[in-house]
Amino acid sequence: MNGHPKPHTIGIIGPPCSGKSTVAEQLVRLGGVWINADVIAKDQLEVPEVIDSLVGLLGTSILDDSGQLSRPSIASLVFGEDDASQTRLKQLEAIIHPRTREVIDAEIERAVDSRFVILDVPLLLERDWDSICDEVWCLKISPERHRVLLNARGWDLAELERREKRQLPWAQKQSRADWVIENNGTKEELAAKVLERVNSFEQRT
Ligand SMILES: CC(C)(COP(=O)(O)OP(=O)(O)OC[C@H]1O[C@@H](n2cnc3c(N)ncnc32)[C@H](O)[C@@H]1O)[C@@H](O)C(=O)NCCC(=O)NCCS
Ligand SMILES: Nc1ncnc2c1ncn2[C@@H]1O[C@H](COP(=O)(O)OP(=O)(O)OP(=O)(O)O)[C@@H](O)[C@H]1O
Repeated sequence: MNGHPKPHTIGIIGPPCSGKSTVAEQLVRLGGVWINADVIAKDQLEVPEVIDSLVGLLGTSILDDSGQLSRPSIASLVFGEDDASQTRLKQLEAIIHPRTREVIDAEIERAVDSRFVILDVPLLLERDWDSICDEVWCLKISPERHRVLLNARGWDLAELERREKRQLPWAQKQSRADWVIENNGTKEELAAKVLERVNSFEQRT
């Protein structure tokens, strides 16, 4: 510690393609360190013992031609309403989440001198990782706008719904958030909202 106050830790949640990264990028410009759980979880899928454990649980169908794990193949086995899919998802999470949490804790330690730590963690509330946040921001986007951004990203709406059924309902997440950020305007309007919020809590602390 160089005498700086502990970084302000902000949890960011929101549907895929709702603007989380756009908000995180702005906080980085304002002096934050961005910790992206999806990226960290993806890295775990390249660890040999994780590959061996998951093949042991889910079978060799999850390997691609190069012997690496195929994320679409894993997704097809774990994101379903049936009991078998839900059991497989729990088995996958039991392997990935502890490793992801370990990396996140180490990255938070390394960010001790930054102004903000941004925890971009889709399952922040489902895993009670909000307990390590000073505040939680939740992106909210209109269905029409969301469809535009998802289509631009080539996201399959049915696949999105399959995944969201394995998460808390958005109304519940929004009610647990300290700030719900409506992202239906321009990127500049989103940036202005974030800057105003940062200035307001900087004055408070
Ligand atoms: C199943 C996997 C291989 C699919 O990989 P893929 O590249 O298609 O998706 P990606 O990891 O980018 O996740 C995209 C979105 O899917 C949703 N999602 C991912 N994992 C989960 C989960 N366990 N439960 C509910 N939703 C999930 C989130 O909204 C996430 O932002 C991957 O999602 C995975 O390993 N999930 C288990 C680890 C996990 O829970 N990660 C979430 C970060 S905390
Ligand atoms: N207000 C906005 N106006 C125009 N484009 C936007 C706006 N907000 C976000 N976008 C664009 O929409 C896409 C999705 O935004 P972003 O990557 O921030 O979402 P995300 O929630 O981080 O997505 P994911 O969860 O998939 O990483 C990006 O191309 C981004 O530039």
